[in-house]
Amino acid sequence: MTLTQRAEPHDPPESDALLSVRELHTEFLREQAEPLRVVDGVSFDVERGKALAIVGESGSGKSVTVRSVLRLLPRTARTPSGEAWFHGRDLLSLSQREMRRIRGRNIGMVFQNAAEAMNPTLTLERQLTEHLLWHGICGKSEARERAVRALGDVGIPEPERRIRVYPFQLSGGMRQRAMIAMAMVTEPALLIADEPTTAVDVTVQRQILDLLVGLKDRGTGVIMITHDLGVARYFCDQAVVMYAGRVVEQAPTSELLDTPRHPYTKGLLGSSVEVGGQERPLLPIPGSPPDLAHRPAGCAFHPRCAQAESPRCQEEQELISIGDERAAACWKAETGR
Ligand SMILES: Nc1ncnc2c1ncn2[C@@H]1O[C@H](COP(=O)(O)OP(=O)(O)OP(=O)(O)O)[C@@H](O)[C@H]1O
Repeated sequence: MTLTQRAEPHDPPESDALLSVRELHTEFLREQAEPLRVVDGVSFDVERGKALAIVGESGSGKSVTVRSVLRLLPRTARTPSGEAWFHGRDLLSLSQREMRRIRGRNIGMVFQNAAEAMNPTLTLERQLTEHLLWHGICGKSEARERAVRALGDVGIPEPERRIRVYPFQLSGGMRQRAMIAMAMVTEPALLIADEPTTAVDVTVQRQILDLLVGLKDRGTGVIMITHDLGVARYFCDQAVVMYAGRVVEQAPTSELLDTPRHPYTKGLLGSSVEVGGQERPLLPIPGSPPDLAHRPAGCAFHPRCAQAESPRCQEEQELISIGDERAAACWKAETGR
């Protein structure tokens, strides 16, 4: 038995979710110091045909969470622990070889910057067709047809002609569309999008979101990392809020944005243009997120929280269920105080 195998066989959770992440922990190794835990017990589900938003300030662990599920972490990271069930298999227990077969084929990826996903030295045709051929999805002539169709589906005009260009010959918005086409050409069941609309202007943003809505309608499940609560409201059905590597609140997006329960979520909304509107002054959350190497005891948000009470908030705060669909990691959340 290798160290990565588990002593006990483990079964998928009783859920018909497309992806079920349970108790995900990720640590980075450091020289002459304890490993740094940056994702700490994160759990969530993604349903077919639904989108989940992951929101939170910079450094809260959003990207490391999805990269842990994708097993795309730098060498300095330990193999994540926990479970991530997808099509009956725990992604965290698969080899990198098996993951390479799943990434790009069954799970599509879209990043903020197309440069991260596309090879600047290859035409769109080469990139899209080789992607299909590598995954053994079809033969060469069908691959070209599918590639042209995928470019047309994401709204790239004259796809027959544009397929011959290099990524740098496209505008930012078109390049972002081409990256989505590449993510979707294999018709993956799950799409993971990390700030997919941050680098494009508002008009293109709306077009890209409408494109993603079309994918959801066809049954694709989506995880979207976003700083933009307006994007979350428009596109995502469910949301999780992360702070210092943990989920502090989860709820259907509209409920989370209309009636936030965790003081941190309230702070995020208060500092957001989308929720504050033009008339209300924006109220940034005082202070800054904690240094994870010196995580405050108990609720990591308590040093910044106007409602914190000692000693209760210095104790660990579990996620407390509020009704059937919501949970928040604050003892005050149940009452909505
Ligand atoms: N390669 C790494 N080595 C050590 N620490 C890392 C590494 N990558 C990320 N981290 C740390 O992990 C924590 C979470 O980072 P992550 O990128 O997931 O945050 P994020 O919420 O996605 O932020 P942003 O919105 O800015 O992308 C941060 O404290 C970050 O410094």
